[in-house]
Amino acid sequence: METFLKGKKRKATSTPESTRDDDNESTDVKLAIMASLFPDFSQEALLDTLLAHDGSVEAASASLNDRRPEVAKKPRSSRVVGSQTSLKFFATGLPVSGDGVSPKKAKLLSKKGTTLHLYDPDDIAQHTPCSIIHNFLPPDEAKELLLEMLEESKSFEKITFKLFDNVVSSPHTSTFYVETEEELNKQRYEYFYNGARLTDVRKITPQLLRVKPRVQRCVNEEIQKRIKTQYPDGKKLKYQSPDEWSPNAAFVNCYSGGKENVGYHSDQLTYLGPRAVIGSLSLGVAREFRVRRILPRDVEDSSSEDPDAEGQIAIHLPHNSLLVMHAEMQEEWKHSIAPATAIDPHPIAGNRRINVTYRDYRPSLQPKFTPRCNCGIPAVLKVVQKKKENWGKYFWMCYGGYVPGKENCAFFQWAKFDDDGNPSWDKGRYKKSSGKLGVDPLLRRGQTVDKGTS
Ligand SMILES: O=C(O)CCC(=O)C(=O)O
Ligand SMILES: [Fe+2]
Repeated sequence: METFLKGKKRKATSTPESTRDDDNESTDVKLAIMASLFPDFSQEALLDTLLAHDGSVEAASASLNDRRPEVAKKPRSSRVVGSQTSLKFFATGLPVSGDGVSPKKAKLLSKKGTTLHLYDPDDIAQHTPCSIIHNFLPPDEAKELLLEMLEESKSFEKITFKLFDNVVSSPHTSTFYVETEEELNKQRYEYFYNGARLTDVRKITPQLLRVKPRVQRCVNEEIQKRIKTQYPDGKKLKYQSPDEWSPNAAFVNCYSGGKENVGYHSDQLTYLGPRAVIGSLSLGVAREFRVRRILPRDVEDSSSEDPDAEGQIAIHLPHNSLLVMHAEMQEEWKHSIAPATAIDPHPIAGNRRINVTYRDYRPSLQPKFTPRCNCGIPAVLKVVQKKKENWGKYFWMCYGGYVPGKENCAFFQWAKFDDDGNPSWDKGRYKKSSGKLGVDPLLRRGQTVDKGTS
């Protein structure tokens, strides 16, 4: 959702965030601009060119315009079916991370410049921040949802936004669904995404609603499984909500043909809160979902600037698969849907892929409660991802610079959450002393999984 609903503002001023903010997104955002300007080029070719021009989008664009035929001929590494014979090549015998947050049992490291292809649900759960359930819905239910979304997607649009001085558009189409009339009005008139209101918000459809309880039940089970098997001491992560995951919105993406894609990004946490979980259902053409860890670095150390420093992991998303993006995903990893040179047409969807992301919007993070910047619009919630200094700290900042014709202001404010991810203004729940009393939030959680209808 947010590659094209997010990005890095210009770093022109001496605003607090320009000194404190992590600087990690510039390469991704530049890549996103490049991908939008040069949809025919592979991500690899675009990255090569950017690096060769010291990160200057302008110089890289000029060079690509000159060299278009030559660079476009370079083979793309992204295929629907990745070629990899063995996982041994990636085995390191070392844990991926020593931070105690990401899967502690992971023993594979995708190496710089390589793509590790994973298909098996156990491998995916162990080596990525996701879990996957194949053949998730009864086939008829999947088909009906697909048919409904294919019809809906005829009127989906590309999201247009401003980055630097360019107005660019997302390389796929999407729209947003909520459940009630009240939510619809709030989304239309109160919520902001990258400093602008969404132009297309719709009432949830019958099939999206029908599938929801099944997604809810499964995601909650997966969360519990993950906590028990992957997190330190079998406890939920700090800032992760102890409440049942209860989706109340669905963001739906449509990728028409292999060229449509979404660049590397993390989803916006503004309305989902810290350590958000997302249930992502794939229908139609199978595509490659890529993830890569964001490596924190010292301020003075530029050696890990390369966004591909640890390589990437490709998870294959066939028709009717549910991918759960777990609580560590948005803060510590980035994800993308890679362009594909060849796709296997789906008998119903043809060359199209539909992706439904069910999301749990938190009532306490409605824009009427969150800080506003000096532009008068709700600020965006972000986390320091790359700089070791302040790593993992949340902050609010202005996103005005993403609205065509508008500059962003210097607004910056550290965000305060308790250990359960409740914002400081949520007086009923926010616990100042949380974490010090040794109360295990899981004990309060109990069996919260949906008893559901299906
Ligand atoms: O299409 C997908 O599977 C991912 C979409 C996505 O990343 C998003 O909507 O934020
Ligand atoms: Fe996303």
